[in-house]
Amino acid sequence: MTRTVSIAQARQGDSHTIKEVGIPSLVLMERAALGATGRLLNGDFDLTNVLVFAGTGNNGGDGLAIARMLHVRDIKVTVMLTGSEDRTSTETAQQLKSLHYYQIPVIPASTNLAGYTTIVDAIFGVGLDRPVGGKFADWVNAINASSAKVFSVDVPSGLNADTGEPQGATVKATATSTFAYAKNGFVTAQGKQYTGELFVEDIGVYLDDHYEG
Ligand SMILES: NC(=O)C1=CN([C@@H]2O[C@H](COP(=O)(O)OP(=O)(O)OC[C@H]3O[C@@H](n4cnc5c(N)ncnc54)[C@H](O)[C@@H]3O)[C@@H](O)[C@H]2O)[C@@H](O)CC1
Ligand SMILES: [K+]
Repeated sequence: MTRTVSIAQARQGDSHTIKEVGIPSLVLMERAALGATGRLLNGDFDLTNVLVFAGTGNNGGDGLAIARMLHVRDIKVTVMLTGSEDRTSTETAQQLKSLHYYQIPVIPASTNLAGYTTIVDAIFGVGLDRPVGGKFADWVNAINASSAKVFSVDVPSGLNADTGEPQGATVKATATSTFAYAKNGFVTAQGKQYTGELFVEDIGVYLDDHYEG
């Protein structure tokens, strides 16, 4: 059976790998994005006109890296960002720099999603800490109402990854690429309705890798 972990364990695994093993955060992000991009390229997604809907935290950073990886394969990709560019996490700011190098369009988040064939949901991952409301709920509802297929990054935005319960408006994905381990909330009957098909990407984070010298 697939091993599942809590949000706290997922965060501890990332932090241990970065701080103690010494793999930089951006390397983990690159691996995460490579894994997810592979699923998009090899899955049943129409990649004619892709939208990456990105938050300002590291889940958004994963989404931006996916946008770059699609762009270099000549796939048309647009990024919508939920906040201002100068209020992003350190890693996400670095991803934005790379997007600007490639002149990938970055526009403010909106509910006008007409014309996109696939939407990559990179708004919230395991950092979700309150119910999704206000303009975020409007965006999530627009994503769910769109005719595009939806691919979630790490966690369908709005889903409580511990319990599998929606926290306010929650993205319903066709497929989700989650990183390192599946989360406890993904194997409940309710959680499965939000993740869609679930892929687990090996990003080089391993719990229980403490070796006695
Ligand atoms: N270096 C790492 O630690 C790695 C992190 N990764 C990615 O990073 C994610 C976690 O990143 P973060 O910790 O930055 O968290 P997230 O990117 O999940 O979200 C955090 C941001 O969302 C805001 N927020 C939370 N709930 C909200 C709500 N209901 N309404 C409005 N804003 C809300 C928080 O204030 C914070 O600004 C993972 O899910 C994964 O996708 C991966 O890149 C793998 C490595
Ligand atoms: K997400």
